[in-house]
Amino acid sequence: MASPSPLPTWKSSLISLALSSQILTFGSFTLKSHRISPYFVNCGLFCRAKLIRAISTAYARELHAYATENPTWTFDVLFGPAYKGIPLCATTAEKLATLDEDKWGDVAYSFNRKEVKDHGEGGLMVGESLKGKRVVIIDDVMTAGTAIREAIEIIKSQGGELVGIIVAVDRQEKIPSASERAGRGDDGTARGSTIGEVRREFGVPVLAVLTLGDLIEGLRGQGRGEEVGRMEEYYEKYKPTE
Ligand SMILES: O=P(O)(O)OC[C@H]1O[C@H](OP(=O)(O)OP(=O)(O)O)[C@H](O)[C@@H]1O
Ligand SMILES: O=C(O)c1cc(=O)[nH]c(=O)[nH]1
Repeated sequence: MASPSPLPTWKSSLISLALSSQILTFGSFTLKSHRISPYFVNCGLFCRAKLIRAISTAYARELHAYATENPTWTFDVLFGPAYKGIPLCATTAEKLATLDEDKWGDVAYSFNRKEVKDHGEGGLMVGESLKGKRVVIIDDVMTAGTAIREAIEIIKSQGGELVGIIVAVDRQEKIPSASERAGRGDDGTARGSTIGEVRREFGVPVLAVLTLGDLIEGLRGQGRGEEVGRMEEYYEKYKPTE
């Protein structure tokens, strides 16, 4: 993979934090898409005060920067799909208010349950209603885009309008082929990226705090040549055409 421009210090620091807390790990992992990956990003482990502060600050900064560059773009609700999106939407909403209270002080958050609750207040959703609201999805990782598509369906079913997506890591993989979806593995054909496809299909910005390219660059800077080699091999197998 070609080296992107030099990594900003805040990205190198975030990658170091992810490594030291085993959020970024190496081995053999079966993904939601059934692809077998030599690396894994477990955002469930941003579970200490300084870690959740670091990642929520990074999401908030990216959203704020995009909104500043695109002044007509704004949103009402951060929607965090269950499960890993749940702490992310709550903590990032708080960081947005800290960054600019006038602009973001009324941003709300919301998340779904994986199983519909049948007592008490009942239902699928927790937090702000999505009806008639401009909604940004905040999630951990995008690989084949299945989780994001499920989240988009929930927003639609709740009467919300999707206006953007942000993830912590874009794994820069190609969209799954029909044979992969049918459980027969990748057919090796050239295809576009998941993130590009989602952007095109839904016509919204798709932001990522870090990409696979950033992870590789950060690891290279730390002399982790062996891991970089395995990640590049995996990238060659699933790299998108664009
Ligand atoms: O782009 P995709 O190929 O869909 O894969 C990525 C998603 O899959 C996992 O979520 P999962 O649905 O397992 O939920 P979790 O938050 O409960 O771990 C992971 O946390 C990502 O959100
Ligand atoms: O594709 C996935 O399922 C996936 C990849 C990854 O790096 N982290 C994660 O939580 N899920």
